[in-house]
Amino acid sequence: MSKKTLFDKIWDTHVVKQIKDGPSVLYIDRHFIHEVTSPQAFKGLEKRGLPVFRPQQVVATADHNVPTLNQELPIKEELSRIQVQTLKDNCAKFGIELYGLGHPFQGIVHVIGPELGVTQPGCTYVCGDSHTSTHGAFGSIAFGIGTSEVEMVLATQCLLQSKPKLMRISVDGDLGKGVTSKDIVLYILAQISASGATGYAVEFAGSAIRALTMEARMTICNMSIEMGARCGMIAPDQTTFDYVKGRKFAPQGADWDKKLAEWQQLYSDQDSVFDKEYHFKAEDIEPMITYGTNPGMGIGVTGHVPELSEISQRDQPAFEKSIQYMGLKAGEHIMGHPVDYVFIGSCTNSRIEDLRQVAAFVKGKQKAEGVTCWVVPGSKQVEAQAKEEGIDKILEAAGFQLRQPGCSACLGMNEDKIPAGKYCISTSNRNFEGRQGPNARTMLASPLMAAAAAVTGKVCDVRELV
Ligand SMILES: CC(C)[C@H](C(=O)O)[C@@H](O)C(=O)O
Ligand code: SF4
Repeated sequence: MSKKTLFDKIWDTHVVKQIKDGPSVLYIDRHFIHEVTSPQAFKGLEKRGLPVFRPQQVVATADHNVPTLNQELPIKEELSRIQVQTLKDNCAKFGIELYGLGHPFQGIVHVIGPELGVTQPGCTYVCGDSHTSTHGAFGSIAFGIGTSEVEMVLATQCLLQSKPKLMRISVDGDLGKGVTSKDIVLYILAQISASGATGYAVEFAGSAIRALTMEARMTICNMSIEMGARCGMIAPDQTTFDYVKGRKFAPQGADWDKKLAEWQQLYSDQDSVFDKEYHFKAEDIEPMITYGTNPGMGIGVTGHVPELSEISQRDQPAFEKSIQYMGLKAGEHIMGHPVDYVFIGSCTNSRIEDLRQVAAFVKGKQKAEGVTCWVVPGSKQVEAQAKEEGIDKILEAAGFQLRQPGCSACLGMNEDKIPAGKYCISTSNRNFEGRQGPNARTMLASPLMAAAAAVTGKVCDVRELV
């Protein structure tokens, strides 16, 4: 029998039809939708008089435009209000269950799928959202699609897709104290660049990846899109099965046993071939921070912004523009740089483990004066859990503000924006110009590094504080 990769195994069981010399018709198990990329798709269906083919396989939530304070009140911003209302109307019209504002399951689409047990190994997931790659942490094929494709999936539960090339990135060894999965992914990005995996489906493997919890694995797959990857994935194992078991939409009883037996076959066969492979050592990874305006522009916290001479001539103009935007100089050390805002949230790092880690770190400490600290849970369930565990009290005592769930300052589609010129250490996944607000300056880091910056008021090495 020929050797198959994890990707091949899932892909092959979902191809409905292979078009000669063209793409495949791929079956989609679950389709996530949110308010930003679904309105045009529904409009398209209406225009053609088509129903949603399998409404029970669509999961809807409102996340990008929702306020994170006073969610029970009508949304003030007109555009946001219209977006959220349109999603509500479309879901009602087309028979789709909506976890909208006020619903106990509402939250960032990539946080709620896993926590509800909708996300499972061996399945295909799409959403009109690039960070759909998050769900690949369960050993599934999950990727973002455009609005016209959202329409296609709503109408047919299928999608035309060409099979991507395959890459494996292995990280072996043990992570040091204060180094987390966010640092792993920022490190990989710094090594291979923000375009290093363009066009590939990436499987993350190796002992350092296998040692991670599910939530930590999600952080890595979440950012695989930032390397240009079509999707990211990790083979399911006992950690995965334990996480899924017992969740609301997880299989139960005999169904569970049957599924588990299938899931246990989901790994890349020994000697299966990848188009490209990378190997990294966990011991080489420091707590990371970005200095530029793409997620590949990251350095270890003890490092410095590259010198111009370290940058290829071709990339120098973009590099200079980028550090100018950030108000940094070539060769400058990043440690000690003042910070104005700390944002702990987004589909990269807003799950309960992230909040627990932050709370454990800040307990008994105080945020530095002049720093604004927002903690935005990824979902209502994370928020409820945080309150149950007293995390809210710990954060409030330290001067942090625990807000309500949503994408928030990750992209500032609601009121949560970082003012122009200000520095924000953010646990999100993108540091593009203007991402967190016009002329805001974003430095990406782990929740621990963000919390450390909050209490010291500057970029610091969290390893000295844990
Ligand atoms: C709004 C949405 C289309 C977008 C995406 O696709 O990623 C957003 O979630 C983001 O993170 O920039
Ligand atoms: S939290 Fe940020 S990255 Fe994630 S879906 Fe929302 S806007 Fe996109």
